[in-house]
Amino acid sequence: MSEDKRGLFGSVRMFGIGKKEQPKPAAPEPEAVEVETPLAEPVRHADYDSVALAEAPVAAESWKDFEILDEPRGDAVIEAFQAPSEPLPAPVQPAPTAAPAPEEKPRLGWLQRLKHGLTKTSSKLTEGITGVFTKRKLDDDTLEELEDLLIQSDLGLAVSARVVGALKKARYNSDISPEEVRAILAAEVEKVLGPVAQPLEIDTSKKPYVVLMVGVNGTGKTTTIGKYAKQFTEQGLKVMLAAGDTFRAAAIEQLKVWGERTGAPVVSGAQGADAAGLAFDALTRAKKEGADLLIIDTAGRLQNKTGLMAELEKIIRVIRKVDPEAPHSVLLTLDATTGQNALSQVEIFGKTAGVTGLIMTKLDGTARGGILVAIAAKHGLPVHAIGVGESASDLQAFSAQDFARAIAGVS
Ligand SMILES: Nc1nc2c(ncn2[C@@H]2O[C@H](COP(=O)(O)OP(=O)(O)OP(=O)(O)O)[C@@H](O)[C@H]2O)c(=O)[nH]1
Repeated sequence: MSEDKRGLFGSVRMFGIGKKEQPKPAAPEPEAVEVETPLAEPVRHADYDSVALAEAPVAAESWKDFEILDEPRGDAVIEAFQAPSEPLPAPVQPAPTAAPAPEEKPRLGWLQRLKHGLTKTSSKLTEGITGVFTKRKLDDDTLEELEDLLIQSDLGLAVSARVVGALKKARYNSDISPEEVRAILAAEVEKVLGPVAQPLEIDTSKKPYVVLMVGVNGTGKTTTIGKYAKQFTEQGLKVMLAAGDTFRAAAIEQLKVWGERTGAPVVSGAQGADAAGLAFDALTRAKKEGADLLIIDTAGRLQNKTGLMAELEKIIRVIRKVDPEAPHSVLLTLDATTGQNALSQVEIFGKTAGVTGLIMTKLDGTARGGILVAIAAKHGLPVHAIGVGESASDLQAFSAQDFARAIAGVS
């Protein structure tokens, strides 16, 4: 059980560049596989021949030529600004009696957004703990009630038992305030999360370091790629993106917009093109152009759709034709508003694609953060980052302490 994995708190840096390679748990051994389409020629997919490689900017100077826009976006392509052909009329002065325009609400900082997002979980726990422990001793009955409450909050059996055990050891048969219970809860959750709080490290000796982004539909893969592209480009890395979500035309466009924002070339193909072939082409090109980092997007898929999961395995097999060690990281995005299903996503994507790390997105929404604690305890997979908004800067380091305190409602 994962209790063995608990220990010192991990780093909370957002990301790092170094020579250290990410641990790769449970990745299936590369097998000698039959590839369904011949791969002898580097560029062999008619769909990409004329479209993809010509579209992405290739000049080395072009990496930095774009202004980075830090704002939320939808699926629309950025439109060029058209200068008006006639002079604009003089601006109309507002009438002196006009009501002042409402002030724009200042945007909350990321920690406030995280705390706000986790309110549902923290309120349930805070209210529940107050209900159980006000004017009551810490005895078997109160401990049992507390354990039920923790399990209902998605923390999982192991963590719930651990918290109850710690409380029993420290204060059995004595008076304890709800605040003290929450403090012990935060401390125990932090111990579980500490070891998994690890930034994504890019091993720059790999040229390129290949990251494959996987996950269920709409969990934030493409957005997270855009955020990482911004961060690593700003770190001075030569980043390339591959629009491997060939299923949705909008996803291809979405990634291209992120490419424009960050200056990262995007290798894309036609909608419906073979995703494995596209990944193969992108890696071939990234190698040729000396990219430091290639991030490959994939279409969203439900973990119980075996055909789609097999397609993911195929992408991995095919890119290993170019680099037997790739992908160096396989990142699974988890939507924080999902509850228990996230556990099965980690299990099945882990088995099929050899997930090496997690990113929990949408923690600024109505999140159910307890499940991340259960996942950490059960799987011990690194949590590289959290998404707290739709903007490029809304990918934050995962801090075990901040997360644990936010869940337990400890300020
Ligand atoms: N509030 C919030 N929204 C997010 C976050 N991350 C992603 N989103 C939004 O979630 C929606 C889906 O994100 P995508 O990046 O398109 O998700 P995807 O996994 O690539 O989607 P598919 O390609 O359909 O599988 C978009 O509207 C994003 O802007 C986040 O951290 N917070």
